[in-house]
Amino acid sequence: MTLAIDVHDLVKRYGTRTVVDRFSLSLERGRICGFLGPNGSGKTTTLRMICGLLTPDGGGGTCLGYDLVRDREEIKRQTGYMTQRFGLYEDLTIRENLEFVARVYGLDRLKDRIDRSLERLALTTRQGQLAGSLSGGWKQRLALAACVLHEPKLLLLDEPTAGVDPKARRAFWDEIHAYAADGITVLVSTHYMDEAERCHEIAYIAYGALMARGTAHDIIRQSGLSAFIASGAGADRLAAKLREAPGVSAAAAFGTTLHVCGPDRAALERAIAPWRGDPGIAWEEAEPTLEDIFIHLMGRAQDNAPGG
Ligand SMILES: Nc1ncnc2c1ncn2[C@@H]1O[C@H](COP(=O)(O)OP(=O)(O)OP(=O)(O)O)[C@@H](O)[C@H]1O
Repeated sequence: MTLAIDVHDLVKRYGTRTVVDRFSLSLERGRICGFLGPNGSGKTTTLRMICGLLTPDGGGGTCLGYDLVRDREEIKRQTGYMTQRFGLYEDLTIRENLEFVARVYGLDRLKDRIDRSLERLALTTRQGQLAGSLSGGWKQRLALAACVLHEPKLLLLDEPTAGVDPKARRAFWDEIHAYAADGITVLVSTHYMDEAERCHEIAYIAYGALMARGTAHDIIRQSGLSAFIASGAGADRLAAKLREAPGVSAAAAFGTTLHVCGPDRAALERAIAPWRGDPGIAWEEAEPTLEDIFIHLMGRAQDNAPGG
């Protein structure tokens, strides 16, 4: 079995609203897949269907070789799911939280598992500290320690580093890579582009539908977007004007430079033409960034959405 996740045409409806719309994903074992998409696009709902917590209204497939609907209990046993909100007890210590989780799941080798998990996530020296007194980064490490106690083969992490500082996020991602190197598969939702770039591959979803899939390099190459960077006096101040111009899907200032992109190179060149002759501004063609592409896809999905 090389595919850890192999799901096809998953559908989830709430009332008359389809929040996940024929979503398919295959992911090989030991890979880290970043799951990106705007707020409310269906990432959490999809993660919950994959780990057997929610029953799809359509479609199906396998997770760790088990049938998504028929074998939900086995899938749950072998999957670690880290929810968006810190779900541990703030008035228990780190160790007590892990003991509690281990008992709830009826795990054996309790002391051994907890010691190993504490050590692996560098929590040993803090084990007596109350969870409520931890900083955001350490809380997330504790949450990760709790969700790997039962030695899962698949980790589903829902925005695990939201609001965490860059150093702690980097350390958290080093752990994710260490788990993947041990053969654990990771599907992780995030809104951070630097994290998307740390994934082996990416799946981008909008309005419940998969819009882009592949490595960051593939997604950039296949995007069909053109981009230009302008630098020089006042270049950054052109963003507001260019954003409204036909052919421009995104224009944003980065420091003193301006980054502009669009799906049609000729239309984009027409949009920037009025400022190309300005001797104080230098223009150069650039590769679109992942963020450019996701903003473009979001706009396209909005245009196609019901009532969009
Ligand atoms: N139990 C529910 N009942 C009704 N609607 C729901 C329910 N759960 C989720 N939704 C709706 O489904 C849509 C998808 O939500 P979901 O939480 O899966 O998105 P998301 O991509 O994880 O968002 P975010 O990035 O903000 O976490 C949203 O519009 C949400 O309001």
